Amino acid sequence: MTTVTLIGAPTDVGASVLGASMGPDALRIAGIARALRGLGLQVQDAGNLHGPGNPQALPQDGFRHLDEVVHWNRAVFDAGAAALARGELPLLMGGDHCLAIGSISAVAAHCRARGKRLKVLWFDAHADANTPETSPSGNIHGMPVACLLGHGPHALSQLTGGTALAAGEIALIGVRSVDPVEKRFVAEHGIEVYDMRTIDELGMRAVMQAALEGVDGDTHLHVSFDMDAMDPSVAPGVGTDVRGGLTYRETQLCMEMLADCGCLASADLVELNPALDVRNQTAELAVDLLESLFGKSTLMRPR
Ligand SMILES: NC(=[NH2+])NCCC[C@H](N)C(=O)O
Ligand SMILES: [Mn+2]
Ligand SMILES: [Mn+2]
Repeated sequence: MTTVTLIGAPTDVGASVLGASMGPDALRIAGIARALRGLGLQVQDAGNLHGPGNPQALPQDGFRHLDEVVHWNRAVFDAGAAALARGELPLLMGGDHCLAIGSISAVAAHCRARGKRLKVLWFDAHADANTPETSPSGNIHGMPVACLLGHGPHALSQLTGGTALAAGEIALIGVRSVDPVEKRFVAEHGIEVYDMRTIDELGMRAVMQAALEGVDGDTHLHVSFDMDAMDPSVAPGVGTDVRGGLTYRETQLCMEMLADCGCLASADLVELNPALDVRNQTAELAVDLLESLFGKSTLMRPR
């Protein structure tokens, strides 16, 4: 049986809105471990990683808090790599989305060493594909996709001594806020993007079928879920909300289709901001979605 290892990374150093640092505890209070155990999974909570606080500094050379972001990502990388090496399924509880540089770099290194195919599904309102040259904010949580593809500060884009991902290994889903130069980055790299218009036009089922094409038993599937992918009316507890997001039903369908494919091997749940939440509802929603991702279904379904 798979052991799910919960890794808390209580930091918001990659963001300018404070509060995502409280994400791991909000997920614990919403009963994340109990919910997953209820599905028959083995769950261990590895506790919280440690790292520097948020200096709330102004951008320098196009980014803010690079040293702190590198420190946190090294810790996330080490914890993720150790869990994968033990044959566990690491579930990163963020924290802001800059932490996916560490978690996905660990996954990529793990896959390279084993000759495994890798697919990352990145659920987000944003493309997170800025570089220090193009970022309007200097916030590194707007840069992880570019870093993972080898662009951006060396300490992050080469966290493990090489580029983590090839453009064909990632697909973005739920996107609706892309900065002008990010648009060019996404187009030039030929990144697979299912923006909200595509989801409106094709429907979520067709979008997920396309995103999962070629994902099979030999594929390591990583889900990086930014809570702001969802519509702020159902998920208010996020720092960079954008209207017109995924509905509750659309997101449930995604999670159920991901569970059906049976390839999930690691995940991030990031950008949950309890300081902006209403009675912990966004954390409870996250736990609800994670249950579906890990196989909860309404009926017994033939496989
Ligand atoms: N992970 C996130 N919530 N990212 C928001 C990024 C917003 C904007 N594109 C920026 O670069 O600042
Ligand atoms: Mn994001
Ligand atoms: Mn986002």
